[in-house]
Amino acid sequence: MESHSTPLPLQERLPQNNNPKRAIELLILSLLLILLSHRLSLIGVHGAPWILAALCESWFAFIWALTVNAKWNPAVYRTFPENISKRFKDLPHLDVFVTTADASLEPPIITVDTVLSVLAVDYPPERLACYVSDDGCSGATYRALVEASEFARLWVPFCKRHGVRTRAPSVYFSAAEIGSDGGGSPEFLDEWRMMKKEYEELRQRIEQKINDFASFQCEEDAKDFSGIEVRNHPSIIKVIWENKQAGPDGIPHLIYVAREKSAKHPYHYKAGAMNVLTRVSAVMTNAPFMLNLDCDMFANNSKIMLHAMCLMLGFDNEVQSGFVQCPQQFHGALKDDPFGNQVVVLQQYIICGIAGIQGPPYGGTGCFHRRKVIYGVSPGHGDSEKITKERFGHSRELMESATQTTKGTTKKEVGIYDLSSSLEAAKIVARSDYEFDTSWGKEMGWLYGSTAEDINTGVRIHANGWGSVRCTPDPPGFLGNAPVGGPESMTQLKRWATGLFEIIVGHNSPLIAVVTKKLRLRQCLAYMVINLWAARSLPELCYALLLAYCVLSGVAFLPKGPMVMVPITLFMIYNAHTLMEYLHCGLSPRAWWNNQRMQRVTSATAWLFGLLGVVLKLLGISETIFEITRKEQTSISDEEEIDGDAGRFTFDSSPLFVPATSIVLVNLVAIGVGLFRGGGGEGVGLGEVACCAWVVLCFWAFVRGMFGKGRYGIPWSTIGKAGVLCSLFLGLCMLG
Ligand SMILES: O=c1ccn([C@@H]2O[C@H](COP(=O)(O)OP(=O)(O)O[C@H]3O[C@H](CO)[C@@H](O)[C@H](O)[C@H]3O)[C@@H](O)[C@H]2O)c(=O)[nH]1
Ligand SMILES: [Mn+2]
Repeated sequence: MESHSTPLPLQERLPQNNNPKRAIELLILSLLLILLSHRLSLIGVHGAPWILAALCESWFAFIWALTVNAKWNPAVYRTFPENISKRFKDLPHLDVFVTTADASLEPPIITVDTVLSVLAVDYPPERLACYVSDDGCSGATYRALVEASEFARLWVPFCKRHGVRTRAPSVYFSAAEIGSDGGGSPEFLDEWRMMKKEYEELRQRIEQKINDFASFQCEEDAKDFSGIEVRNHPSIIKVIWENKQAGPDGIPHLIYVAREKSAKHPYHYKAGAMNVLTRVSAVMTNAPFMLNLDCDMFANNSKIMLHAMCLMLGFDNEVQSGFVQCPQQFHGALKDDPFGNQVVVLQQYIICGIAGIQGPPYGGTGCFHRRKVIYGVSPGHGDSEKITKERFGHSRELMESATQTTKGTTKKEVGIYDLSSSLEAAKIVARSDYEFDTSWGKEMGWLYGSTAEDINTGVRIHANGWGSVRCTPDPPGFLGNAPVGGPESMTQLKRWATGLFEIIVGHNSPLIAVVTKKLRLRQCLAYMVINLWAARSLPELCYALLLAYCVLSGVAFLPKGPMVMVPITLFMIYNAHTLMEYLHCGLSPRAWWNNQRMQRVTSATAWLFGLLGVVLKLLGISETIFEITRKEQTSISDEEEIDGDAGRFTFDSSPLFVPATSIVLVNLVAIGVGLFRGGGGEGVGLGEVACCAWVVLCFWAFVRGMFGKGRYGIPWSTIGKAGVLCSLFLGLCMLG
């Protein structure tokens, strides 16, 4: 395929100088160790509270050491998409998978926008196919996609003709400037108005479909969807649009997949959906590369597929890019990240740092995979002898296509398929019992057993010896939705914490893979930074309570004499350092503060319950489940925009909020008692009281919540439970 003797570069690793950062991070580590050794030396004097403090501080030092390792040598790549067509006459085929699961939490118009943005990217249309998996098996979603495919016939040529940048129509038409992309000639403006009108009509039709199911029932496809039970139905696979046209003017295939569900077989949430999509696409188009998108993650850079291919094809050895991950970035996100879930700094420093070891973790959406990597092939191996019924299941078509994949030959190079002829084979591999007694979900495909199937699957790929690469073009490749609101954010963070911790205690643990497989040691340690989120909740909770305990029972918590400068310096340097990180990423001091306090809140709510979830699973008491995040069409609802409270923390009656409320109550009492005593007491000074005040400041959202109304208020039942816990704790302090 290569047509140049001295190949033009497709990618280049940019040198990074982060020595000053390394120095500060090591300094923080040293201060932690000094504090720790001081504690240990005085345990004899101060007894139990200092033993507990030393345990917590050892843990903090351990986590910080892991963090330093993860951030040590960041990797940033530049890509040269303009060179790719000069080097390769034919670009490889790419199958895109979009997953949706619930038409009410994930309104069809969101999925439609994502699909339209994919159909319109700058990539040869005859080499692209878009599969939508619908775990909600919703007629409304299906009909919306049918409507969308008709709109695509106008939209795709419009985007390509005018070089439109954002090809998700809702975003494009909500942009302030008319014609900012197309030059603004009168002809363009006419066309723009026409497109906008067509899109408004599409929106209306889609909204009607949701609200008015009856009108939809008389349509031809109605019989497939009427009376469907979401968890119990045969598979419905429909070729919504088949591209029969060679050349640049076609529109990519669009296929709808609602896999079979039955009460007898677990369906494994998104991981299950991805495995079905992998198999269905294998028997239909069998592209050697696939891209995975959540339904709310639209293509924001029309050349993103080319950027990713630069990283897939641009290394001397393919082992370096088993998968290519675009970072999660968000559209229309709230100012200053009030819920601390926009993860900009985490991406910039931790993930980018891990990218310099074995490669970034697989983070779910926005990731390109080599198909053979998903099939469990190790780098440098064809492994076609491993394509057996025992591993892949009984479909002959699937095994044939997998043989081609591992040998590196694509089914049909020209790219014109007869999709309908493969529908029967597709329905078979989408059956709910297809995976029974096969390797799907165990050694192959998306792995089961964790609600963070993405990280889990990524660990397995790294353990097989593959590397991965981060793809960070400007503008960003994909943008999605960050959840807004206390319960919504905490539900998502709880699922992640649960899923990440499940991985450590599961069969596919990085701790095992580092010994038995090809996972690198530093990569394993880097995984621990995120996989241990749930476990980090306990020491933090313990520390916050210990502080209050010391104040209440008049025991010293901070070192005395000149040694007190150690924790003070540590506190100042740590906060200044993290603040600098936020400023460097172009974020405000407010965003820094929001993230600092939200980390404490997350730890005492989502991470703690994540830990609990895994413990209950290990004890066999309950299974962990995947709770879907609600997606807003625009992140700020009108009502909130009016009262200006969009970033204010909201609550519900979930037990998630009890521990954090208790922490606030306990520390408020401690501050009261401490001030009343004038900081006096035996060992306690104003320093300890100031520490309690810092805790309360971090949990200020909860202090406000105690006085808030409606969803801004903590429910009385939660305050009551927290009050009981707080009294028990106070009783304990009196005993002590
Ligand atoms: O039974 C299910 C449940 C979920 N999904 C899809 O999975 C995706 C992610 O779900 P969402 O509720 O949006 O979770 P997020 O926390 O926003 O997702 C992140 O975290 C997940 C793992 O916890 C990954 O699967 C995602 O790719 C990653 O973006 C969505 O497209 C869902 O439609 C399914 O297809 N089937
Ligand atoms: Mn999401």
